[in-house]
Amino acid sequence: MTYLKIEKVSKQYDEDNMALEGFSLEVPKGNVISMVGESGSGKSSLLRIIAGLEIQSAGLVYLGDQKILNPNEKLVPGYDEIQLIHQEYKLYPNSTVEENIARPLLMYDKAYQKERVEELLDLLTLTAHRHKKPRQLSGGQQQKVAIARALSIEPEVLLLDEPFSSLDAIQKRELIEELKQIFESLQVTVIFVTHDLDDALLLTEQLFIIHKGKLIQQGNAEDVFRHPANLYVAKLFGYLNVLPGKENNFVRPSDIHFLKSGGIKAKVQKRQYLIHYNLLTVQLEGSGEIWRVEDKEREFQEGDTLFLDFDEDKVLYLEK
Ligand SMILES: Nc1ncnc2c1ncn2[C@@H]1O[C@H](COP(=O)(O)OP(=O)(O)OP(=O)(O)O)[C@@H](O)[C@H]1O
Repeated sequence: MTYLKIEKVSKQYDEDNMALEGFSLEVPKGNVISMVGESGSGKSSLLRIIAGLEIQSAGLVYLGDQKILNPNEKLVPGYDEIQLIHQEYKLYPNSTVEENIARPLLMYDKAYQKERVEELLDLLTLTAHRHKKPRQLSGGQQQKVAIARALSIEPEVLLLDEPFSSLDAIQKRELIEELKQIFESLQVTVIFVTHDLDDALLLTEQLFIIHKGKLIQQGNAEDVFRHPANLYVAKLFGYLNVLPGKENNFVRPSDIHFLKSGGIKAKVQKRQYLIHYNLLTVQLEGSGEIWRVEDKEREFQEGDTLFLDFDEDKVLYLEK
């Protein structure tokens, strides 16, 4: 069942700046999706329009049967059901963790407030920090408080706008993995917006790729990886090697394997030690083309001669 529906939404800030163009998207209830796109592709504008915080130039947003009204149509912009969280989560600096989480619940009765705060402290493993002020917490813990606060009024939809950008890599990975489980258990509908495909994939395999204000591809990670819609999408997954003499044909470094002899002869120019493999920069004999290949066994050194091969079905035909 379609739950959150974005119908041909456009946003034009000024004459030559089309932030979103005929953008349509449907997210079933309880789904967690990642929206990936480079800076300026329109991600934040889209989330603000979904949340009813920005006036679209055209198009409609629905949550179930309810049409989302924009600030022109609604006296108090925004909806309790749709919570937007971004990098600059503004916690109340002089309130404790539990007071911050309880803040949106002030209209509810005391017993419910208390019960809900306990639930969220537990869910986000913040109980030990309940009496601390935000400045006494790490960036990741502060972001968890912001998320707990957004979850306090049991929203239907959570919109995450690059919320982890200020965290270091380890903090980020741990927090995303923790949130993944929490979102699954709550059955909340989530749109996670990021420019970083690795972060996107940590949370969910359901990918939506946005480029220059348009949705250019959607699908599960493996499909998008194997059948990217264009060169832009393919490059989100990493470097591409051009086949000599065939400028629209590419092969990924991870799809190249080594032979004892035969195949494509190449010489190692550079070797970089990366976490899962050595990345080799090689020059192909004959064409002089520069390729990157993954040496998972960490066998080869600069100056070595290699014999490379790949399966035809791994070749990507991509227009610019
Ligand atoms: N309030 C505004 N006034 C004018 N132009 C804007 C405004 N907000 C965004 N834009 C422009 O709209 C386009 C899309 O911006 P948006 O912030 O939605 O993209 P984004 O993908 O979220 O980028 P980032 O990741 O850098 O935040 C950009 O060209 C941006 O300069």
